Amino acid sequence: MKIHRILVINPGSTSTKIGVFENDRVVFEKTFRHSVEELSEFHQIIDQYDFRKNVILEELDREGINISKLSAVCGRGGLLRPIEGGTYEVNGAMLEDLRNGYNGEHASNLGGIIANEIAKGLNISAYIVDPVVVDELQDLARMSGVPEIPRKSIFHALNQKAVARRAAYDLGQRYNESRLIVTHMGGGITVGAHAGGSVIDVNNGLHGDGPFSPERAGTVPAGDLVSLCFSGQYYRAEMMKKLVGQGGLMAYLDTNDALEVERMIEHGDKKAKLIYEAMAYQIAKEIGSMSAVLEGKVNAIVLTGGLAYGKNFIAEISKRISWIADVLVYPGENELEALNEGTLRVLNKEELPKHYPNFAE
Ligand SMILES: Nc1ncnc2c1ncn2[C@@H]1O[C@H](COP(=O)(O)OP(=O)(O)O)[C@@H](O)[C@H]1O
Ligand SMILES: CCCC(=O)OP(=O)(O)O
Repeated sequence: MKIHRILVINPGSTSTKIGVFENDRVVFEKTFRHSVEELSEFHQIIDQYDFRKNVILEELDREGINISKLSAVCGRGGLLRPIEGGTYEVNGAMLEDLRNGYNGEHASNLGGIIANEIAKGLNISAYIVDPVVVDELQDLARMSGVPEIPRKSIFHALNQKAVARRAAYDLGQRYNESRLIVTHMGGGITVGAHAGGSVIDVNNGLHGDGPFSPERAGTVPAGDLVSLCFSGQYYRAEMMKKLVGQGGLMAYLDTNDALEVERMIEHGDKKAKLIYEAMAYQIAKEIGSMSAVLEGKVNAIVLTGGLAYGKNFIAEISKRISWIADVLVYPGENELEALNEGTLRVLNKEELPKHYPNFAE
């Protein structure tokens, strides 16, 4: 059997995760955590390109991993135009939308760009899999109440899909026949209603709605937000930072690190306790609302992402939602494996790569 060696790259808001796989076997994996200070020197996320790329290449070099033997490079896909799930070959139209941040700024925009740059030098193909703009919303979910502002599907599609498949398997079901509420809790937090293999409703975890997160504001009172925007106190970019990057735990406690917050609580910090509990409370509320979307027919509630390592945090959420359905916890994420599997399906010719359309044509 032919051995495919694949480098996968997953830039998140607080970390860059990489893996090297030989077929489905991981041969190297590493997570780089980026502190707020480290990233604060970059004005825009696209400016982090050289920094994140060099961190990856230097680590591979240090580990003696010969990249000339790679068969393909795959990056987490970013804020493109809404598209269906699957594996896409990186092309010019996609690179342009990633560089311009068609749907906004997020670290995942760097995934396809860095993958392409490394692949180009080796004359191999670059891919992205299940980008954050995968859109399977039912039409009902698109209405916001303001016609010019439809609700959008921007979420942890890659991990939500991967973990949902795993949960369905553990429940003895097929993903395409299951009804799950999947909650990814990382730098951003998204809660998706999965029905019959589609994510029919989900909060826009970047600059839309839902619970506040380690670094995002989530839903905020709309009228007060408008007033603040027009108060003359802030530029547009400053307001966006309040929602993405400097919102949530960052705004209240000056850190996006939940472990740090747990240490503050252990040392008796009452404000830290209130804010951490409020984040769990908002997540539970969102899960409750997705149970209504699924009309109460829920096979399981699935909790995943970095915050799912926090046992007290999980308990705080579970006490409010465990009456809905069983709660399954899969801490961390399966994103590297999911990126690898999507690439392998194409390299093994089990699937054709999808083509990102040139919308300008
Ligand atoms: N063992 C742990 N217990 C509690 N929180 C954790 C743990 N490990 C990581 N986290 C928190 O998870 C968050 C990051 O989650 P992650 O899914 O890695 O984020 P992203 O991929 O969005 O950068 C951070 O707030 C981090 O402090
Ligand atoms: C843009 C939705 C995905 C997301 O929020 O990812 P991170 O938690 O890695 O920032």
